[in-house]
Amino acid sequence: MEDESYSFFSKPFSQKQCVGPANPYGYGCKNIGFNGDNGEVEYLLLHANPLSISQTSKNISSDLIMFRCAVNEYVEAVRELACEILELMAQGLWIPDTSIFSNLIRDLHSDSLLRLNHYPSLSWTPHLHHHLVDHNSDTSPNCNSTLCKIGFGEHTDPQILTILRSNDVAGLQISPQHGLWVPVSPHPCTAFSVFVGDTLQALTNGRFKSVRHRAMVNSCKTRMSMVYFGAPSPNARICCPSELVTTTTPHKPYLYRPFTWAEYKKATYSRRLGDTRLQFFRLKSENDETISE
Ligand SMILES: O=C(O)CCC(=O)C(=O)O
Ligand SMILES: [Fe+2]
Repeated sequence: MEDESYSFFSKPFSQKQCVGPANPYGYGCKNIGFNGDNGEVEYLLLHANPLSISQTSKNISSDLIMFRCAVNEYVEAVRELACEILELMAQGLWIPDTSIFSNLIRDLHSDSLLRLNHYPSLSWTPHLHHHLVDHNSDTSPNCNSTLCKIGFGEHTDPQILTILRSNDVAGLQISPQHGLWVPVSPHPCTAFSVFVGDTLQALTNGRFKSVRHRAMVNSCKTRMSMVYFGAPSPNARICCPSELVTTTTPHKPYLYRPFTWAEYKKATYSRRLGDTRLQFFRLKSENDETISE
């Protein structure tokens, strides 16, 4: 999959553009979403459904079958990994039906995605870089792993679970608390990064939190990430299992109103990348007037 991604991104811009604009699927350069967000990134966004992959891949690779097989096999493998993790999470929450979350992404109509992100090094493509300087980060002249521009701005992933793999170039950062950014070291041979998405936060009644993250551009090395977003089907009803709610002490009320994935996705697409959308689905309780996610 990684080889196929590299060969796609190394094509001339005009050829890549034939697979764009990402609307929302296809090739995108700098623009992320429809509301003015941008970064130093080019990407290929694919629906994880095999039929949709074969449609999009017609324009992607000269060796169409290789590309399609690589995507299908990769998606299948990371979906299984995501399901296993979700089943362990349900088990950890003492939910008797341990496949309650994984069934949502195993659904035939699951809206899961695969996103291939390519962050060209700053030295490589000077014409690509003329905006969004992050003043909080290291801007020292030392080229060695200097991260000084935003590749993918801060956000939480809206889906259920994200499985991310990158090459050996640093850039991913998470924000466990406001204003604090912690680098996530890449371990391409052994490790995937796993993110809880907003929908899983709602499904677990806030027990698992979707963490804010962003990707910085490395000044001298090209970075690539392959990101699987496990999502439910559009009509799936997102509501936490009753086991996670108690009306007696300790009082754990429902935190979010039920919603469908289609509804949440619409809310996501209509807002900026960095917006906190889950707060609009939160139920108010008497002792909870000021709400923050
Ligand atoms: O490329 C990365 O490391 C992060 C990308 C990301 O957060 C995303 O595609 O949602
Ligand atoms: Fe993300």
